[in-house]
Amino acid sequence: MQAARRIIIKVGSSLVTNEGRGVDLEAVSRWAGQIAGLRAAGKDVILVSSGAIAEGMRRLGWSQRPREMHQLQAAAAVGQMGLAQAYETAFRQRGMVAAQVLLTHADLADRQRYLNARTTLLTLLEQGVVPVINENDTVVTDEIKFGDNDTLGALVTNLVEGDVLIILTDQSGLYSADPRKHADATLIAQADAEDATLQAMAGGAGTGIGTGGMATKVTAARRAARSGAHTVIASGREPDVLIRLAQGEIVGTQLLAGHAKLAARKQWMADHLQLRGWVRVDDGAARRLRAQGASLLPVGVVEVQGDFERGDVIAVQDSGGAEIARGLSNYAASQARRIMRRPSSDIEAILGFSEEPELIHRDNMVFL
Ligand SMILES: Nc1ncnc2c1ncn2[C@@H]1O[C@H](COP(=O)(O)OP(=O)(O)O)[C@@H](O)[C@H]1O
Ligand SMILES: N[C@@H](CCC(=O)OP(=O)(O)O)C(=O)O
Repeated sequence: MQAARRIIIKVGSSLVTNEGRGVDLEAVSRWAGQIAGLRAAGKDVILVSSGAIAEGMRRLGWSQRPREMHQLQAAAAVGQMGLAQAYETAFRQRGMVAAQVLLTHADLADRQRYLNARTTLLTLLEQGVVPVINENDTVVTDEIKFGDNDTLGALVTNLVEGDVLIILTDQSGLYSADPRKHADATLIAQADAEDATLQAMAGGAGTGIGTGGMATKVTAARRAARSGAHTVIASGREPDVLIRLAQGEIVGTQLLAGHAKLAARKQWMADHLQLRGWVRVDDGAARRLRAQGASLLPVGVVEVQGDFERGDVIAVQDSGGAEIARGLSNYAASQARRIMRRPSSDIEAILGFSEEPELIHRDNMVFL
Protein backbone atom coordinates (compact mmCIF):
# COMPACT_ATOMS: atom_id res chain seq x y z
CA MET A 1 0.00 0.00 0.00
CA GLN A 2 2.78 2.43 0.85
CA ALA A 3 4.25 2.00 -2.62
CA ALA A 4 0.88 2.30 -4.39
CA ARG A 5 0.78 5.29 -6.70
CA ARG A 6 -2.69 4.91 -8.16
CA ILE A 7 -5.56 3.91 -5.92
CA ILE A 8 -9.18 3.14 -6.81
CA ILE A 9 -11.61 3.44 -3.90
CA LYS A 10 -15.10 1.95 -4.10
CA VAL A 11 -17.74 2.91 -1.55
CA GLY A 12 -20.97 0.90 -1.28
CA SER A 13 -24.59 2.06 -1.14
CA SER A 14 -25.29 1.27 2.49
CA LEU A 15 -22.25 3.29 3.57
CA VAL A 16 -22.88 6.25 1.29
CA THR A 17 -26.56 6.52 2.15
CA ASN A 18 -26.41 5.62 5.82
CA GLU A 19 -28.35 2.38 5.27
CA GLY A 20 -30.75 4.13 2.91
CA ARG A 21 -31.52 7.12 5.14
CA GLY A 22 -30.01 9.56 2.63
CA VAL A 23 -26.53 10.60 1.52
CA ASP A 24 -24.34 10.57 4.63
CA LEU A 25 -22.74 13.98 4.23
CA GLU A 26 -20.43 13.50 7.19
CA ALA A 27 -19.10 10.24 5.80
CA VAL A 28 -18.60 11.79 2.35
CA SER A 29 -16.78 14.70 3.96
CA ARG A 30 -14.52 12.33 5.93
CA TRP A 31 -13.58 10.38 2.81
CA ALA A 32 -12.95 13.61 0.88
CA GLY A 33 -10.62 14.75 3.67
CA GLN A 34 -8.71 11.48 3.55
CA ILE A 35 -8.54 11.56 -0.25
CA ALA A 36 -7.12 15.10 -0.02
CA GLY A 37 -4.42 13.61 2.23
CA LEU A 38 -3.66 10.86 -0.30
CA ARG A 39 -3.41 13.38 -3.13
CA ALA A 40 -1.10 15.55 -1.06
CA ALA A 41 1.09 12.47 -0.62
CA GLY A 42 1.35 12.28 -4.43
CA LYS A 43 -1.13 9.48 -5.06
CA ASP A 44 -3.68 9.38 -7.89
CA VAL A 45 -7.16 8.61 -6.58
CA ILE A 46 -10.32 7.54 -8.39
CA LEU A 47 -13.53 7.10 -6.45
CA VAL A 48 -16.25 4.66 -7.52
CA SER A 49 -19.39 5.51 -5.59
CA SER A 50 -22.68 3.63 -5.38
CA GLY A 51 -25.76 5.04 -3.71
CA ALA A 52 -27.73 6.62 -6.55
CA ILE A 53 -30.60 4.15 -6.36
CA ALA A 54 -30.76 4.24 -2.56
CA GLU A 55 -30.71 8.06 -2.50
CA GLY A 56 -33.24 8.24 -5.35
CA MET A 57 -35.60 5.92 -3.48
CA ARG A 58 -35.42 8.19 -0.46
CA ARG A 59 -36.10 11.30 -2.53
CA LEU A 60 -39.05 9.61 -4.23
CA GLY A 61 -40.42 8.35 -0.92
CA TRP A 62 -40.07 4.67 -1.85
CA SER A 63 -39.46 2.45 1.15
CA GLN A 64 -38.83 -0.74 -0.80
CA ARG A 65 -36.32 -1.34 -3.57
CA PRO A 66 -38.38 -1.80 -6.77
CA ARG A 67 -37.83 -4.87 -8.90
CA GLU A 68 -38.63 -3.25 -12.24
CA MET A 69 -35.56 -2.13 -14.14
CA HIS A 70 -37.13 1.15 -15.33
CA GLN A 71 -38.02 2.11 -11.76
CA LEU A 72 -34.50 1.39 -10.57
CA GLN A 73 -33.18 3.47 -13.45
CA ALA A 74 -35.51 6.34 -12.61
CA ALA A 75 -34.48 6.22 -8.96
CA ALA A 76 -30.81 6.25 -9.97
CA ALA A 77 -31.35 9.32 -12.17
CA VAL A 78 -32.89 11.17 -9.23
CA GLY A 79 -30.33 9.98 -6.69
CA GLN A 80 -27.25 10.64 -8.82
CA MET A 81 -27.99 14.37 -8.44
CA GLY A 82 -27.68 14.02 -4.69
CA LEU A 83 -24.46 12.03 -4.93
CA ALA A 84 -22.83 14.49 -7.32
CA GLN A 85 -23.86 17.41 -5.16
CA ALA A 86 -22.45 15.79 -2.01
CA TYR A 87 -19.07 14.97 -3.58
CA GLU A 88 -18.81 18.31 -5.35
CA THR A 89 -19.37 20.16 -2.08
CA ALA A 90 -17.08 17.96 0.00
CA PHE A 91 -14.15 18.19 -2.41
CA ARG A 92 -14.62 21.89 -3.08
CA GLN A 93 -14.48 22.61 0.65
CA ARG A 94 -10.98 21.13 0.57
CA GLY A 95 -9.93 23.12 -2.47
CA MET A 96 -10.21 20.09 -4.77
CA VAL A 97 -12.01 19.59 -8.06
CA ALA A 98 -14.18 16.52 -8.67
CA ALA A 99 -15.54 15.13 -11.96
CA GLN A 100 -18.55 12.92 -12.59
CA VAL A 101 -18.01 9.92 -14.89
CA LEU A 102 -20.87 7.54 -15.67
CA LEU A 103 -19.89 4.30 -17.41
CA THR A 104 -21.52 1.15 -18.72
CA HIS A 105 -20.11 -2.26 -19.44
CA ALA A 106 -20.49 -1.59 -23.15
CA ASP A 107 -18.21 1.42 -22.80
CA LEU A 108 -15.35 -0.77 -21.66
CA ALA A 109 -16.04 -3.65 -24.05
CA ASP A 110 -15.78 -1.32 -27.07
CA ARG A 111 -12.11 -0.61 -27.81
CA GLN A 112 -12.65 2.94 -28.95
CA ARG A 113 -14.74 3.91 -25.96
CA TYR A 114 -12.31 2.02 -23.73
CA LEU A 115 -9.48 4.20 -25.00
CA ASN A 116 -11.57 7.34 -24.65
CA ALA A 117 -12.56 6.50 -21.08
CA ARG A 118 -8.94 5.72 -20.25
CA THR A 119 -7.60 8.92 -21.78
CA THR A 120 -10.24 11.03 -20.05
CA LEU A 121 -9.56 9.49 -16.65
CA LEU A 122 -5.80 9.85 -17.01
CA THR A 123 -6.22 13.47 -18.11
CA LEU A 124 -8.39 14.19 -15.08
CA LEU A 125 -5.74 12.64 -12.80
CA GLU A 126 -3.01 14.68 -14.45
CA GLN A 127 -5.06 17.78 -13.69
CA GLY A 128 -5.32 16.83 -10.03
CA VAL A 129 -9.05 16.16 -10.33
CA VAL A 130 -10.77 13.34 -8.42
CA PRO A 131 -13.00 11.36 -10.82
CA VAL A 132 -16.17 10.08 -9.12
CA ILE A 133 -17.52 7.14 -11.10
CA ASN A 134 -20.84 5.32 -11.06
CA GLU A 135 -22.62 3.04 -13.43
CA ASN A 136 -24.70 4.91 -16.00
CA ASP A 137 -27.91 3.38 -14.68
CA THR A 138 -30.18 5.39 -16.98
CA VAL A 139 -29.10 3.58 -20.13
CA VAL A 140 -28.11 0.10 -19.02
CA THR A 141 -30.30 -2.92 -19.57
CA ASP A 142 -30.21 -6.26 -17.80
CA GLU A 143 -27.70 -7.81 -20.16
CA ILE A 144 -25.11 -5.09 -20.08
CA LYS A 145 -25.50 -3.97 -16.49
CA PHE A 146 -22.36 -4.18 -14.36
CA GLY A 147 -24.84 -5.37 -11.77
CA ASP A 148 -22.71 -4.11 -8.97
CA ASN A 149 -20.16 -1.43 -8.51
CA ASP A 150 -17.57 -3.87 -7.15
CA THR A 151 -17.21 -5.14 -10.74
CA LEU A 152 -17.08 -1.56 -12.00
CA GLY A 153 -14.31 -0.81 -9.49
CA ALA A 154 -12.29 -3.77 -10.78
CA LEU A 155 -12.79 -2.82 -14.43
CA VAL A 156 -11.72 0.76 -13.72
CA THR A 157 -8.66 -0.60 -11.89
CA ASN A 158 -7.77 -2.61 -15.02
CA LEU A 159 -8.54 0.37 -17.24
CA VAL A 160 -6.15 2.81 -15.56
CA GLU A 161 -3.70 0.18 -14.29
CA GLY A 162 -4.37 0.96 -10.65
CA ASP A 163 -2.02 -0.45 -8.05
CA VAL A 164 -4.64 -1.03 -5.38
CA LEU A 165 -8.43 -1.34 -5.28
CA ILE A 166 -9.89 -0.42 -1.88
CA ILE A 167 -13.47 -1.59 -1.38
CA LEU A 168 -15.08 0.17 1.57
CA THR A 169 -18.18 -1.52 2.92
CA ASP A 170 -20.27 -1.87 6.08
CA GLN A 171 -18.26 -4.81 7.49
CA SER A 172 -14.65 -4.83 8.69
CA GLY A 173 -13.62 -7.01 5.77
CA LEU A 174 -14.16 -10.50 4.42
CA TYR A 175 -15.12 -12.97 7.14
CA SER A 176 -15.02 -16.75 7.02
CA ALA A 177 -18.85 -16.52 6.66
CA ASP A 178 -21.47 -13.74 6.60
CA PRO A 179 -21.09 -12.21 10.10
CA ARG A 180 -24.76 -11.17 10.08
CA LYS A 181 -25.69 -14.83 10.08
CA HIS A 182 -22.71 -16.46 11.78
CA ALA A 183 -21.66 -14.82 15.03
CA ASP A 184 -18.52 -16.96 15.19
CA ALA A 185 -17.21 -15.89 11.75
CA THR A 186 -13.59 -14.68 11.80
CA LEU A 187 -11.96 -11.90 9.77
CA ILE A 188 -9.64 -13.02 6.96
CA ALA A 189 -6.60 -10.73 7.26
CA GLN A 190 -4.83 -11.77 4.07
CA ALA A 191 -5.31 -14.20 1.20
CA ASP A 192 -4.34 -14.75 -2.42
CA ALA A 193 -6.89 -12.90 -4.56
CA GLU A 194 -7.21 -15.96 -6.78
CA ASP A 195 -7.77 -18.42 -3.92
CA ALA A 196 -10.85 -20.38 -5.00
CA THR A 197 -11.96 -21.09 -1.43
CA LEU A 198 -12.79 -17.40 -0.83
CA GLN A 199 -15.90 -17.57 -2.95
CA ALA A 200 -17.48 -20.15 -0.66
CA MET A 201 -17.04 -17.82 2.34
CA ALA A 202 -18.62 -14.86 0.61
CA GLY A 203 -22.38 -14.52 0.76
CA GLY A 204 -24.88 -12.11 -0.79
CA ALA A 205 -25.80 -8.58 0.30
CA GLY A 206 -26.53 -8.14 3.98
CA THR A 207 -29.11 -5.36 3.71
CA GLY A 208 -31.80 -4.39 1.21
CA ILE A 209 -29.60 -1.45 0.21
CA GLY A 210 -26.44 -3.01 -1.22
CA THR A 211 -26.58 -5.45 -4.12
CA GLY A 212 -23.48 -7.58 -4.48
CA GLY A 213 -22.52 -8.69 -0.99
CA MET A 214 -19.06 -10.15 -0.50
CA ALA A 215 -19.38 -12.49 -3.48
CA THR A 216 -18.96 -9.65 -5.99
CA LYS A 217 -16.11 -8.17 -3.91
CA VAL A 218 -14.16 -11.42 -4.05
CA THR A 219 -14.76 -11.64 -7.81
CA ALA A 220 -13.68 -8.00 -8.17
CA ALA A 221 -10.44 -8.76 -6.32
CA ARG A 222 -9.77 -11.63 -8.71
CA ARG A 223 -10.37 -9.37 -11.71
CA ALA A 224 -8.17 -6.63 -10.30
CA ALA A 225 -5.42 -9.18 -9.67
CA ARG A 226 -5.41 -10.03 -13.37
CA SER A 227 -3.87 -6.65 -14.06
CA GLY A 228 -1.57 -6.89 -11.08
CA ALA A 229 -3.58 -4.84 -8.56
CA HIS A 230 -4.06 -5.84 -4.92
CA THR A 231 -7.46 -5.40 -3.25
CA VAL A 232 -8.31 -4.30 0.28
CA ILE A 233 -11.81 -4.81 1.71
CA ALA A 234 -12.33 -2.67 4.81
CA SER A 235 -14.95 -0.80 6.77
CA GLY A 236 -15.75 2.70 5.52
CA ARG A 237 -16.63 3.62 9.12
CA GLU A 238 -13.16 2.87 10.44
CA PRO A 239 -11.58 6.24 11.42
CA ASP A 240 -8.97 7.45 8.89
CA VAL A 241 -9.10 4.09 7.14
CA LEU A 242 -7.68 5.37 3.84
CA ILE A 243 -4.82 7.27 5.44
CA ARG A 244 -3.93 4.37 7.69
CA LEU A 245 -3.95 1.95 4.78
CA ALA A 246 -1.75 4.28 2.75
CA GLN A 247 0.70 4.41 5.64
CA GLY A 248 1.00 0.66 5.53
CA GLU A 249 -1.26 -0.29 8.43
CA ILE A 250 -3.09 -3.59 8.00
CA VAL A 251 -6.81 -2.83 8.13
CA GLY A 252 -9.53 -5.23 6.98
CA THR A 253 -8.80 -7.94 4.42
CA GLN A 254 -5.96 -7.85 1.89
CA LEU A 255 -6.43 -9.93 -1.25
CA LEU A 256 -3.08 -10.03 -2.98
CA ALA A 257 -2.35 -10.23 -6.70
CA GLY A 258 0.04 -12.94 -7.78
CA HIS A 259 0.75 -11.56 -11.25
CA ALA A 260 3.26 -8.91 -12.07
CA LYS A 261 1.56 -5.94 -13.71
CA LEU A 262 3.09 -6.35 -17.13
CA ALA A 263 2.54 -10.08 -17.40
CA ALA A 264 -1.14 -9.64 -16.62
CA ARG A 265 -1.52 -6.89 -19.17
CA LYS A 266 0.23 -8.89 -21.86
CA GLN A 267 -2.02 -11.79 -21.12
CA TRP A 268 -5.07 -9.57 -21.40
CA MET A 269 -3.98 -8.22 -24.78
CA ALA A 270 -3.06 -11.63 -26.09
CA ASP A 271 -6.21 -13.37 -24.86
CA HIS A 272 -8.98 -10.94 -25.54
CA LEU A 273 -8.35 -8.95 -28.62
CA GLN A 274 -8.66 -9.60 -32.30
CA LEU A 275 -6.17 -8.34 -34.82
CA ARG A 276 -7.73 -5.85 -37.24
CA GLY A 277 -4.72 -4.82 -39.30
CA TRP A 278 -0.99 -4.15 -39.18
CA VAL A 279 1.57 -1.46 -39.82
CA ARG A 280 5.13 -1.85 -41.08
CA VAL A 281 7.77 0.36 -39.47
CA ASP A 282 11.22 1.53 -40.58
CA ASP A 283 14.42 0.17 -39.04
CA GLY A 284 14.88 3.11 -36.66
CA ALA A 285 11.39 2.69 -35.21
CA ALA A 286 11.81 -1.09 -35.00
CA ARG A 287 15.03 -0.62 -33.03
CA ARG A 288 13.45 1.83 -30.58
CA LEU A 289 10.46 -0.42 -30.04
CA ARG A 290 12.63 -3.49 -29.47
CA ALA A 291 15.28 -1.83 -27.32
CA GLN A 292 13.28 0.66 -25.27
CA GLY A 293 9.67 -0.43 -25.51
CA ALA A 294 8.98 3.05 -26.89
CA SER A 295 5.64 4.31 -28.20
CA LEU A 296 5.12 4.05 -31.95
CA LEU A 297 4.98 7.46 -33.65
CA PRO A 298 3.46 7.89 -37.12
CA VAL A 299 6.83 9.11 -38.44
CA GLY A 300 8.27 5.59 -38.16
CA VAL A 301 5.42 3.92 -40.06
CA VAL A 302 5.94 3.11 -43.76
CA GLU A 303 2.90 0.99 -44.60
CA VAL A 304 -0.63 0.48 -43.22
CA GLN A 305 -2.72 -2.62 -43.97
CA GLY A 306 -6.26 -3.55 -42.96
CA ASP A 307 -9.36 -1.59 -42.15
CA PHE A 308 -9.14 -0.83 -38.45
CA GLU A 309 -10.83 1.81 -36.34
CA ARG A 310 -9.41 3.86 -33.50
CA GLY A 311 -9.12 1.49 -30.55
CA ASP A 312 -8.70 -1.69 -32.58
CA VAL A 313 -5.74 -3.95 -32.00
CA ILE A 314 -3.13 -3.95 -34.75
CA ALA A 315 0.22 -5.65 -35.21
CA VAL A 316 3.52 -3.84 -35.73
CA GLN A 317 5.95 -5.48 -38.17
CA ASP A 318 9.57 -4.72 -38.99
CA SER A 319 10.80 -4.25 -42.57
CA GLY A 320 11.27 -8.02 -42.90
CA GLY A 321 7.64 -8.71 -41.91
CA ALA A 322 8.44 -10.04 -38.41
CA GLU A 323 5.92 -9.04 -35.74
CA ILE A 324 7.45 -6.82 -33.06
CA ALA A 325 4.41 -5.81 -31.05
CA ARG A 326 0.65 -5.54 -30.88
CA GLY A 327 -1.32 -2.65 -29.53
CA LEU A 328 -4.38 -0.42 -29.60
CA SER A 329 -4.27 2.10 -32.43
CA ASN A 330 -5.08 5.72 -31.61
CA TYR A 331 -6.07 6.35 -35.23
CA ALA A 332 -8.22 4.57 -37.84
CA ALA A 333 -6.44 2.91 -40.80
CA SER A 334 -7.48 5.64 -43.24
CA GLN A 335 -6.09 8.30 -40.90
CA ALA A 336 -2.93 6.29 -40.20
CA ARG A 337 -2.23 6.16 -43.95
CA ARG A 338 -2.38 9.94 -44.12
CA ILE A 339 -0.13 10.63 -41.14
CA MET A 340 2.47 7.88 -41.67
CA ARG A 341 6.04 9.08 -42.28
CA ARG A 342 5.05 12.46 -40.87
CA PRO A 343 6.08 14.11 -37.58
CA SER A 344 3.37 14.17 -34.90
CA SER A 345 3.36 17.96 -34.96
CA ASP A 346 1.82 17.70 -38.47
CA ILE A 347 -1.12 15.50 -37.40
CA GLU A 348 -3.49 18.35 -36.68
CA ALA A 349 -2.77 20.07 -39.99
CA ILE A 350 -3.29 16.82 -41.92
CA LEU A 351 -6.38 15.43 -40.18
CA GLY A 352 -7.92 18.62 -38.82
CA PHE A 353 -7.63 17.25 -35.28
CA SER A 354 -5.10 15.47 -33.12
CA GLU A 355 -6.01 12.63 -30.74
CA GLU A 356 -2.54 11.75 -29.47
CA PRO A 357 1.01 12.21 -30.81
CA GLU A 358 1.52 8.41 -30.86
CA LEU A 359 -0.04 5.93 -33.28
CA ILE A 360 0.23 3.36 -30.47
CA HIS A 361 1.09 4.43 -26.95
CA ARG A 362 3.59 2.18 -25.14
CA ASP A 363 1.05 1.59 -22.32
CA ASN A 364 -1.32 0.08 -24.87
CA MET A 365 1.29 -2.13 -26.53
CA VAL A 366 2.47 -5.68 -25.95
CA PHE A 367 6.02 -6.35 -27.12
CA LEU A 368 6.58 -9.82 -28.51
N1 LIG B 1 -18.11 -13.63 4.24
C1 LIG B 1 -18.64 -12.43 4.45
N2 LIG B 1 -17.93 -11.49 5.14
C2 LIG B 1 -18.42 -10.24 5.34
N3 LIG B 1 -19.63 -9.85 4.89
C3 LIG B 1 -20.39 -10.74 4.19
C4 LIG B 1 -19.92 -12.06 3.94
N4 LIG B 1 -20.86 -12.69 3.20
C5 LIG B 1 -21.87 -11.82 3.00
N5 LIG B 1 -21.62 -10.64 3.58
C6 LIG B 1 -22.53 -9.50 3.58
O1 LIG B 1 -22.11 -8.57 2.60
C7 LIG B 1 -22.54 -7.27 3.01
C8 LIG B 1 -21.79 -6.20 2.25
O2 LIG B 1 -22.21 -6.20 0.88
P1 LIG B 1 -23.25 -5.17 0.30
O3 LIG B 1 -24.44 -5.11 1.20
O4 LIG B 1 -23.45 -5.44 -1.13
O5 LIG B 1 -22.45 -3.82 0.57
P2 LIG B 1 -21.93 -2.64 -0.35
O6 LIG B 1 -23.09 -1.71 -0.47
O7 LIG B 1 -20.82 -2.09 0.47
O8 LIG B 1 -21.47 -3.21 -1.66
C9 LIG B 1 -22.31 -7.28 4.49
O9 LIG B 1 -23.14 -6.38 5.17
C10 LIG B 1 -22.55 -8.73 4.89
O10 LIG B 1 -23.80 -8.94 5.49
N1 LIG C 1 -25.24 2.29 -9.70
C1 LIG C 1 -25.89 1.77 -8.52
C2 LIG C 1 -24.92 0.84 -7.86
C3 LIG C 1 -25.58 -0.22 -7.07
C4 LIG C 1 -24.53 -1.08 -6.38
O1 LIG C 1 -23.74 -1.79 -6.99
O2 LIG C 1 -24.48 -0.96 -5.07
P1 LIG C 1 -23.41 -1.60 -4.06
O3 LIG C 1 -23.57 -3.09 -4.06
O4 LIG C 1 -23.79 -0.98 -2.79
O5 LIG C 1 -22.07 -1.17 -4.49
C5 LIG C 1 -26.26 2.91 -7.58
O6 LIG C 1 -25.57 3.92 -7.55
O7 LIG C 1 -27.24 2.79 -6.86
